[in-house]
Amino acid sequence: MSTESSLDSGIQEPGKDAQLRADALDYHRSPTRGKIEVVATKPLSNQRDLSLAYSPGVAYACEEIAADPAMAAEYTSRGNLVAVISNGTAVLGLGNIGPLASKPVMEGKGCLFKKFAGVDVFDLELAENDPDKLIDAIAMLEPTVGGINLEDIKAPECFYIEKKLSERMKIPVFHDDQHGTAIISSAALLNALKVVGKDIGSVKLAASGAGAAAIACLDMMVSMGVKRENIFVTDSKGVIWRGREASMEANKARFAQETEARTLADIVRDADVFLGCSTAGVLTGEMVKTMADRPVILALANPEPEIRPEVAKAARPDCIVATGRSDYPNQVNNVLCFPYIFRGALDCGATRITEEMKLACVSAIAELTQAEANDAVAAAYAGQDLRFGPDYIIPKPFDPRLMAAIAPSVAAAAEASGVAARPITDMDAYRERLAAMIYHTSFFMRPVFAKARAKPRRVAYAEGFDARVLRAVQTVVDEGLAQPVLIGRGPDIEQAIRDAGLRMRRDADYTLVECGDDTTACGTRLLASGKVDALICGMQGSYDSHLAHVQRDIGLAPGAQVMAAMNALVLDKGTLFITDTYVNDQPSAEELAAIARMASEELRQFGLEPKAALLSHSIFGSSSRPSAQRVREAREILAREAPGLDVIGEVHGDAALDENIRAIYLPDGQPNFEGSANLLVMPSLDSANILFNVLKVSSGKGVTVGPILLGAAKSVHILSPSATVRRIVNMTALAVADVKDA
Ligand SMILES: NC(=O)C1=CN([C@@H]2O[C@H](COP(=O)(O)OP(=O)(O)OC[C@H]3O[C@@H](n4cnc5c(N)ncnc54)[C@H](OP(=O)(O)O)[C@@H]3O)[C@@H](O)[C@H]2O)C=CC1
Ligand SMILES: CC(=O)C(=O)O
Ligand SMILES: [Mg+2]
Repeated sequence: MSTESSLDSGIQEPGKDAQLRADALDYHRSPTRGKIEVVATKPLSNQRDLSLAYSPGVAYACEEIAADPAMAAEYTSRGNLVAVISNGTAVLGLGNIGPLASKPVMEGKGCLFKKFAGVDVFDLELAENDPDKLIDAIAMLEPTVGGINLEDIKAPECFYIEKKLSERMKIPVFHDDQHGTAIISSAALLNALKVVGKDIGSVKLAASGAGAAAIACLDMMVSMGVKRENIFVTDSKGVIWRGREASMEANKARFAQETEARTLADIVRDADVFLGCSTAGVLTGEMVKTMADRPVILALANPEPEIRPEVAKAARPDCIVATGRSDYPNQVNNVLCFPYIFRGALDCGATRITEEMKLACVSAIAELTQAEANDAVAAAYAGQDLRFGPDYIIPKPFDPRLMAAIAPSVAAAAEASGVAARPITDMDAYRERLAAMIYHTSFFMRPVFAKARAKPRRVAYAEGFDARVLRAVQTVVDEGLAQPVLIGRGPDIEQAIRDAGLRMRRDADYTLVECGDDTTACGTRLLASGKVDALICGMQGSYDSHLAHVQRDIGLAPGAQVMAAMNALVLDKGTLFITDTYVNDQPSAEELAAIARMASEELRQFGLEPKAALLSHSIFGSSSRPSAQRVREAREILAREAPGLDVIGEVHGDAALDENIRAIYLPDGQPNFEGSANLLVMPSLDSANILFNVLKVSSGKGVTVGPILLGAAKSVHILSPSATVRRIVNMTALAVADVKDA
């Protein structure tokens, strides 16, 4: 079967999947090719840096490691570096598509390691099918990395390869498809059985697949209490029964049953649990109908499960279904495990992954699902019912608590099982460090999206004919973020939708408002009259021309002194908000204070606690020039009028971001906060706009959001002609989140 036909085999909504395919290819191709890059973490800009980083300075680091190998964790990045290795023999459910074609998956695993747990990855796709040669090649990497994550290597070779490598290497070796899947599916099973009130010791389990994932899942489920005699397994040849001769290697033989059953339909009858780690569509609705009461179906094949949830539910409304996919409830996928088990293992210098560490992972994941959703999670998934139950037997992949829940448990279990070379001495401090790490990176837009999804509003797009706007609106429709209203000439918009190959339909998915010329004026009138709740404009023409309409038709919010613009940049070290990037030339002290207050309020939309810095060429009174005095005065106003706000000033840019630099200048009694500022209030329009654009380009890949218009009476944002589709989607979500109920 070709890759394409295997992918197509389960497609149920051709239009949607064709769009997803186009979007996925575009995601992989642009703006840069692939999904990862290597970034230097140290400055290397002058002769001195060169002599530290390279010869002669580097030799000192080499000597230290030669004298004590443990020093490699101090002087190199090895301690945070994992090799994701595949030979491409069992890539997702696509089969043996080879190492080169497996690379997008391995790069993807690298992204997840980095984004979810801050772990660096080299993805290594090796053209080698001989297990012993593969073992030799991988074992040679021990000086390079702190851990080995084997991926998509087919059974039965994978069992031998992992065993031999674990014996040979003094770093954690983990076959993700085996143990990651086993951990997460065991946690899901424990929780699902709790929901349906069944005893693990008496359930009948029918499995489809007897490869890497299935065998490891079954082994772990046996260790959790499922009785071996209650487990029935099929592979591509049918039921694994005692006496069968074909394809009966040891790992399968362990699960062979004395039985007359020969097909999946035979073993599924009366089963309480179905475990699928095989291939698309093998479980039918008819089979599900024959299962026991309240059956639990873990259909984990990727990208297309053994059965789609809607088919299973139609057959048996009382079932609990989980798949490996992110577009259904109950995503049972090893992404919930591998980033965090390695985080814990690397942080304590584990020399291998023990059974205790795996079981600690299972408990942490199972318990986290049952814990009350805290504010951060509720905000991240607003509108979704996150109460433990049939549609929530496993945490969501974007649950920001995962790392702090799993990694410390893994590290503690590593220490208890005697494999932690560098045990964690202060667990509370470790948990806090992990939590801080996670809130800096991937979770930036989630609270905003969740809020938008919970209450999608009518958002008008002044440039309803622009191809980028239309692509963004398609995503907005698909993700249920807003009810779009497109402004422009109807025939032009409809032609542009056809040209872009989009699926959205007039009146069903979007409303059209006919407008010939000044579409922003039309938009602001719609907004002022309450016919829409929010407006996005600015894709064409100057910022000021759009602002003039907003100022005339919408005006200031009650209590606001000025309008101002803010841009956000999500950088590796955290998110920075910069203001005022577009509106006020030289804000007065009162205006600066007002801008700082409005901007701080807006940061809370992102679930962030604002830490504002009023920036200047002066630091804590070092200059008496008028511009420094103006900024100092703004801080005094804030101290009087908003005493609860964390604000420092006036400060240099470096001191705003680095508390050590700040400490050098800090006079006694000067208000201060810990760590880095996340809101930079700039003294002038030029400085704000220049700083933002320079950072945006020099950081290369930072996500940017904005310009966010502050101070208007209604929710309106004026974008710039360089806005990307992604920015428009983000700004739509923010515009919806910003709508205030009358
Ligand atoms: N959700 C998740 O987190 C994960 C999901 N998976 C998914 O699990 C599946 C298997 O992966 P993996 O174990 O690594 O791959 P393997 O190649 O090691 O195993 C595949 C297994 O599926 C069996 N199989 C193939 N076709 C059928 C069929 N028609 N009926 C019954 N069994 C069949 C094979 O049988 P035979 O032994 O006879 O060849 C083999 O036992 C993939 O779809 C993968 O995407 C994997 C890891 C994680
Ligand atoms: C999720 C995963 O690792 C797989 O499907 O192979
Ligand atoms: Mg895999």
